[in-house]
Amino acid sequence: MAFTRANGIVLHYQVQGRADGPTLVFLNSLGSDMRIWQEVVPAFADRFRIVLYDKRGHGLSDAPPAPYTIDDHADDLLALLDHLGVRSASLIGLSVGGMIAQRLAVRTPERVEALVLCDTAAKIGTPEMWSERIGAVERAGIGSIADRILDRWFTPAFRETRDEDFTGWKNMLVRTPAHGYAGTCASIRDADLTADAGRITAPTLCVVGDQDGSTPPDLVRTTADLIPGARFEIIRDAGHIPCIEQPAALIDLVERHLREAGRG
Ligand SMILES: O=C(O)CC1=CCC(=O)O1
Repeated sequence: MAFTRANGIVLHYQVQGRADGPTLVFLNSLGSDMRIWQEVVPAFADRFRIVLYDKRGHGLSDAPPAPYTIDDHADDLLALLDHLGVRSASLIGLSVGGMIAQRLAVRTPERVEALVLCDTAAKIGTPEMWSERIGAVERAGIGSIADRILDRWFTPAFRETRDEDFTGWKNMLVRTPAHGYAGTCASIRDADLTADAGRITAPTLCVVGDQDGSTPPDLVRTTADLIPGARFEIIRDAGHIPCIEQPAALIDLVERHLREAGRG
């Protein structure tokens, strides 16, 4: 566990794994922090230098006043990579984390070796939907909409058979600072990376849970179709967060992708 100041805010990060290996960075989704990757990271720690971090507004990182932009998030990650002396890395981004990764891949292609875009798209939802969500969080807190969010995060089977895990991850969501959450909603609302997608040069894998209610398979496939050479895969029995629900299936796909991209 470590902290650094980047772009005027404190970011929480962790470096683990093989110090002289290629770097693999994990980026989280809206309402989640680095803990969501805990079942996935050990599979890569013997070969990669792993970087995990909490994006602004989440986890132990600072939550400056809303709103944020995707470029704010991308600037934070670039500053963290500079701080760590990482010239280039492979990025695994979930949902808004995948949007940040897409943006970085276009802004600084020389720093992105390979991309894994999990349950994400070039554009997620509509401005109206995000403004409505921001309003609800500002009025009544994340708890007021948590059940609807969790319905999209996890399959019914997960909820029914893993009650303690479900409750723990719900705690993570509702304990996210409201303005950090709302600020990140604004960054998603205001981002349309459709024009960027065709300019991504990093080898890209797009992957999605078959029951993802936030970024359904058809939406993710549409983004994959825009990215030159991108591969598209569906993980069975998973919602929006396969790294929690089906970590082994995600690990297999990521390992294969990094190997084929010459990074594993
Ligand atoms: O909270 C959701 O609905 C899922 C989600 C959309 C963007 C993101 O990062 O998470």
